[in-house]
Amino acid sequence: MKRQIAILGSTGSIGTQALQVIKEHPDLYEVYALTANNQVDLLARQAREFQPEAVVIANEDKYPALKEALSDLPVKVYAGKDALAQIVESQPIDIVLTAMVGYAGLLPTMNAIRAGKAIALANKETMVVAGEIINALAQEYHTPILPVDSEHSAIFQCLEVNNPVSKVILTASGGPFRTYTIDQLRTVTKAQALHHPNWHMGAKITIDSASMMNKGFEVIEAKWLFGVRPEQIEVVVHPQSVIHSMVEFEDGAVKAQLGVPDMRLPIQYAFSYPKRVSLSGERLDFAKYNTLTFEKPDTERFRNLALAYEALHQGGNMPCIVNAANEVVVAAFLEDKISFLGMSEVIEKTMTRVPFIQRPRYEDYVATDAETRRIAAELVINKMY
Ligand SMILES: NC(=O)C1=CN([C@@H]2O[C@H](COP(=O)(O)OP(=O)(O)OC[C@H]3O[C@@H](n4cnc5c(N)ncnc54)[C@H](OP(=O)(O)O)[C@@H]3O)[C@@H](O)[C@H]2O)C=CC1
Ligand SMILES: CC(=O)[C@@H](O)[C@H](O)COP(=O)(O)O
Ligand SMILES: [Mn+2]
Repeated sequence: MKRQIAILGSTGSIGTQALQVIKEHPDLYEVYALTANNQVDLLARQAREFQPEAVVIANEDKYPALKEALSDLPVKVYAGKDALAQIVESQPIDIVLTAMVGYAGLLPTMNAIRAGKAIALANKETMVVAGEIINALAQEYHTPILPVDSEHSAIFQCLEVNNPVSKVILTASGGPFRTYTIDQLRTVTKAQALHHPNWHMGAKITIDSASMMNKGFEVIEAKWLFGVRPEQIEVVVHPQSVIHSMVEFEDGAVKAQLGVPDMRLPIQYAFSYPKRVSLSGERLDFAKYNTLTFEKPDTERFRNLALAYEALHQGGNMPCIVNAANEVVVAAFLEDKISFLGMSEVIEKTMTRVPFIQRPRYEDYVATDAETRRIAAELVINKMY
């Protein structure tokens, strides 16, 4: 039987690579549903090629254009956030790939788990915001959460059934500004920040990589995915992005997963788990990647990494606050409304202004997200950084 896959965010970097994986294995996988936010033309082209049962466009204003573009196909066309959150519940779906960006991924992921779907989790913000709820739901509904994020996939691939890890070691490229001084960081532009040294990704995660908030989020994601304590999560800067991450066991043995930087592998592994299947493309040539180097991360130049660790230690709704503030400042940075270093200042200030909740329920996360966005936007507008 072919695995039926729903891709939330099929028009993005992860979504399009997932479709390449599916195209390479038509005997194993079939697209059941595709969703996007705004990109009608690309979504329509994808629907024409992969013939899903349904497509959903989150932005309702785009519905007429999408409906018209697909009028000659039998595909069902829906629009709006509610439709997107509901489509994942469709009975035939086996796997939901959460490849949409940001907090918007939380509700559909919760619904998919409640409907018993396996989650191929790319949307790390879901785990950052509400990892405790996601884990509790996954346990209650017996659904696997399969990591797609390259570091977490690497760790997942290194785990041993009968041996607990003593430490997980997340590798970080260090981003385009790894060697910059604080003075240089004051004036970097979005064009520079959007130029990741090793990966071609969506704009939001690329800025997060440049500010190292991406690594901070991955630390929090690791806590929830692997049940490790903060002191068991280490970050090491590895500029080549060849070692995707490592685990250390109780006897000191360290296992690593290596490969050329190519997200199709972790995406495919989440689809094919526990099996491995063939994948086209470049293989790791040690003569080409002949120098692998490692450095300690610098949390003074990259404040966001320290802020994420702080949120991890505080727990409660603090990671949700950091995530929402980060979404606001990254959007502002991409519109040239805040400086690179200003982003961390706004996040730090927001962390002290939004009421802290030790044991949040889902409704608390919704309220925290909204309140944080209001406060962070105000700080940006009033240039309080
Ligand atoms: N790219 C990568 O290599 C990696 C990404 N990730 C994570 O995967 C997720 C996706 O990243 P990436 O593919 O780079 O992002 P992109 O920006 O490239 O794509 C985002 C996708 O989500 C859709 N989308 C955006 N906002 C909304 C919304 N509010 N509601 C519904 N759909 C929305 C977009 O639709 P439209 O195109 O129509 O705007 C698009 O399909 C992120 O959480 C990221 O952190 C993790 C590891 C690696
Ligand atoms: C491909 C992937 O998983 C990204 O999260 C990547 O790791 C970003 O690179 P940084 O290490 O620069 O954050
Ligand atoms: Mn990653």
